[in-house]
Amino acid sequence: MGTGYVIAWQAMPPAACTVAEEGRINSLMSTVGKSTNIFWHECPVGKLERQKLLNQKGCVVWITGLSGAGKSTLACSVGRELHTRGKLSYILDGDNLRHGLNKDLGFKAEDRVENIRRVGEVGKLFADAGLICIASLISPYRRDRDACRSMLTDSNFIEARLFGDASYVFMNIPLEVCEKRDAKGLYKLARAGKIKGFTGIDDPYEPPMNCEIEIQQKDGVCPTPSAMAGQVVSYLEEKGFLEDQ
Ligand SMILES: Nc1ncnc2c1ncn2[C@@H]1O[C@H](COP(=O)(O)OS(=O)(=O)O)[C@@H](OP(=O)(O)O)[C@H]1O
Ligand SMILES: Nc1ncnc2c1ncn2[C@@H]1O[C@H](COP(=O)(O)OP(=O)(O)O)[C@@H](O)[C@H]1O
Repeated sequence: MGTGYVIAWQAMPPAACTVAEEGRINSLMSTVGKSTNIFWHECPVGKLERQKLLNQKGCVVWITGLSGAGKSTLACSVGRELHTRGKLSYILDGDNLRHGLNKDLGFKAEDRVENIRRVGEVGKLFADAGLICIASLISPYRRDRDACRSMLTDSNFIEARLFGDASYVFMNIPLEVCEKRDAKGLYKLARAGKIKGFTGIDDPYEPPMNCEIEIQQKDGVCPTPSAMAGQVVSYLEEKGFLEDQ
């Protein structure tokens, strides 16, 4: 109702507005970042109704870890398992998003910050749509992950951290494991100085201090992808994200 009013106001000269109407319009108007004179448009179908339709709760599962830690593998296994259970999910994979939405971003600190912010915002939209959004990015900086967490106002943000061997100081052992895997040959290039600012080599990774799920090696062996996915899906189940709404 409010928005219809605003559209009508925009179509007519301001002089046609009464003082009361103008006051009401001003109270609806905001400035967010560089966006001035903007209005929130309330839509008739809300998150709760969409969740009912889908029989699930929208949320974001955020997978963070070094390159080669197994983030994409876990995201895909979780996505498959959820699909099998009739739950709608969508994967936001860092590498994939850099082919489109984030192709204007590189790997400098400020670009990574913007990358995480954007994916956080997209994740928020997916969660609002009622989907189980699986974000899979290195997301190396704690501050950015925390910002994403607070962007999702309710408890719909689950941070899953992936690393190699829990018995080590976590930055080193995971790096070794990841570097040994070197599925894309990037560590080799980074060690040779052909890639600058590679996470874990000459760019920092700050492990989370408040993650809900931790996946780690046991006796030097990584859990299988389906065991890792099981851990995440069980958590979603426990927290009621897969329940009929
Ligand atoms: N300098 C540097 N550092 C880290 N990673 C690099 C770099 N250059 C390219 N790549 C490739 O980009 C993938 C990581 O993209 P993300 O968007 O997840 O990174 S970040 O969250 O913005 O840090 C990452 O994918 P994953 O291996 O799946 O993590 C790499 O394939
Ligand atoms: N649980 C696991 N056990 C053993 N190897 C794994 C596991 N998960 C992933 N891998 C392997 O590690 C490599 C990197 O996995 P990937 O999912 O691409 O990591 P990331 O997305 O973090 O870069 C791949 O070769 C993948 O097959």
